[in-house]
Amino acid sequence: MTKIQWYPGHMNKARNQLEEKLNLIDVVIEVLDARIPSASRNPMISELVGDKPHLIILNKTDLADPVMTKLWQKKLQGPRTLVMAMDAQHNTNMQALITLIKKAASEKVKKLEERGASNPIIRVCLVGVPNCGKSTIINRLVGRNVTMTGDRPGVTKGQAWLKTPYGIQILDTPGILWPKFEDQEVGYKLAAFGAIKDTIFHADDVALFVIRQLRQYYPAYLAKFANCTKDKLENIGDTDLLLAMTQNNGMREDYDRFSLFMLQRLRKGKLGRISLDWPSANNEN
Ligand SMILES: Nc1nc2c(ncn2[C@@H]2O[C@H](COP(=O)(O)OP(=O)(O)OP(=O)(O)O)[C@@H](O)[C@H]2O)c(=O)[nH]1
Repeated sequence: MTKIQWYPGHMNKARNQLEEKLNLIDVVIEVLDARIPSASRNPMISELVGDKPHLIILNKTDLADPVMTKLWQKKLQGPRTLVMAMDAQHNTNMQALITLIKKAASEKVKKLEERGASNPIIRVCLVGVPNCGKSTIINRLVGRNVTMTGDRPGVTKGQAWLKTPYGIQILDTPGILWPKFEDQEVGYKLAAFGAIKDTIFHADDVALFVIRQLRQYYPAYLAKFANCTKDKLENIGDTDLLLAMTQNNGMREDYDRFSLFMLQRLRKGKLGRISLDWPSANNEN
């Protein structure tokens, strides 16, 4: 398998900018892709957040395995960390999100009110890997499209304070990603769900990774997508299966093209509600 190496300069810059602005922020909102909550976490996030109130959003729950999402919700909850699951695309749970932001900031708000401030502004920032839904959530909170959204990594590039009607202001930051993937599996999971640009990985490598994962955890979904029986699935190797699916879909031997097609279907939830990270016994927080 080829190694996915990714080192875009603006990601590093984003991390430094965030570090600089952190003292202006009351609540750090970390957006995770609910299908890969572990792979979509930045390993430096706990360090960055320090003892600031921290809110984790498991986003894209409409596409994730609901059982896994429940387990992750429980797992990520901590003394200073609130967790909520949402589907920003379809605008669910926005009121709950506002309530939770206010709850996370309540200590600071109380202090300011004791000093005489009325309705103090709560300042938040959203962080997360590309394509996890930050702009979509920001747009929902602000109530209009203030940032570009698109199903392609790295769309958010600027930085500004955005006002909402709820007494909350948002710092729009670009997604932060690992400067370098130490763990190849993390890279493949991010590539599978669109956090890494399609042009910097080999689609067939990622498709084969996905086939292996589905074979192990979601064999029925794989059999359905491959249009074959579970028995047949057990007797065919991964590469042969990829080739057979390519041919069955009229793409002859163009398995690169088919691989991209398969990844697009996976990302849209057309293979089923699939999560590829399992909460381990270790504390992820
Ligand atoms: N199905 C589904 N799609 C979502 C959800 N949230 C966002 N999306 C879609 O995911 C894609 C990426 O969303 P963005 O809001 O642009 O993600 P981002 O994190 O701001 O991306 P960058 O700008 O690349 O950092 C868009 O096509 C959104 O419509 C969700 O909860 N469910």
